Amino acid sequence: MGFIEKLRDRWQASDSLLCVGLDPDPAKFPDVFVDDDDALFGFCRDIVDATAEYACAFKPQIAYFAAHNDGEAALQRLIAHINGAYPDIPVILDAKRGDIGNTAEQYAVEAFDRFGADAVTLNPYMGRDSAAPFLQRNDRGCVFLCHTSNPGARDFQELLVDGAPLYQHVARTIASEWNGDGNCALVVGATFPEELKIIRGIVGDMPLLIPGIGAQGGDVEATVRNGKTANGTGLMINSSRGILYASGGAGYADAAADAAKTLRDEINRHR
Ligand SMILES: O=c1ccn([C@@H]2O[C@H](COP(=O)(O)O)[C@@H](O)[C@H]2O)c(=O)[nH]1
Repeated sequence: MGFIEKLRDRWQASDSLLCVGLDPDPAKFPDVFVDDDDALFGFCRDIVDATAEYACAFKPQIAYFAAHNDGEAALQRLIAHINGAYPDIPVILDAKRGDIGNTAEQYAVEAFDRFGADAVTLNPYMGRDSAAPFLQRNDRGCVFLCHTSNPGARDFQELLVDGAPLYQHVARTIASEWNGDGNCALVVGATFPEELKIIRGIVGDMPLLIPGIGAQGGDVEATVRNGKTANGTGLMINSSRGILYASGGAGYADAAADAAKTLRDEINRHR
């Protein structure tokens, strides 16, 4: 089963558009992990187990693992844990890859074969040949940056090209030319709800990964209103810090579950 099909099934089965972001920062871990050599894995496993029932997807961000010795091994084990314990929940590796073709081939092997992710985030800036090694893996998902959530998204992504902002060209080209195998999705920040509405109008039912809720200030109602498809799905609305660090104390897993359920329910109220 391909990524998009798995995601559609999970939207229905879980009645959730919530993507739980896994950005483990040891400086924010509860005291129970002090002096724990396996803290990255242990903390994330506990969060995954506590939030799985509320999640349509998990999104580990590779930098939070690669920054540490043995961190990539922890990421590999974490994704293996998700794939084993929750095989119906897609894993999106947030790595924002993009390079010349032969290097991109190695990044595709890294994301899909080494780490076992269902999908990976990609930077489309280097063009079609840099995306080809990922697009060819048509059972896996390619989640391209379109309009990101950070303030600097305006620097390049909104520059006018032939009368239209660059991000609109990205959306249109990926939807009409790169999505031949139906395995593409886009990243659109919740902090830009008007642009989200325009992008939804360009790409039809293509899934959108939406970071920027919670810590970055994005609005849930505007995100759902402007981003949902006709059947009330189409979105993977990510929250990382808002769930991971809902409590810094011993009850961190229960607090994460509560935060995930609360956000899942808030999203559903606006579908
Ligand atoms: O435009 C983008 C693309 C990716 N991200 C990533 O999403 C999460 C957001 O974390 P929060 O704690 O919920 O703010 C993080 O992994 C980013 O690297 C993004 O924020 N914006």
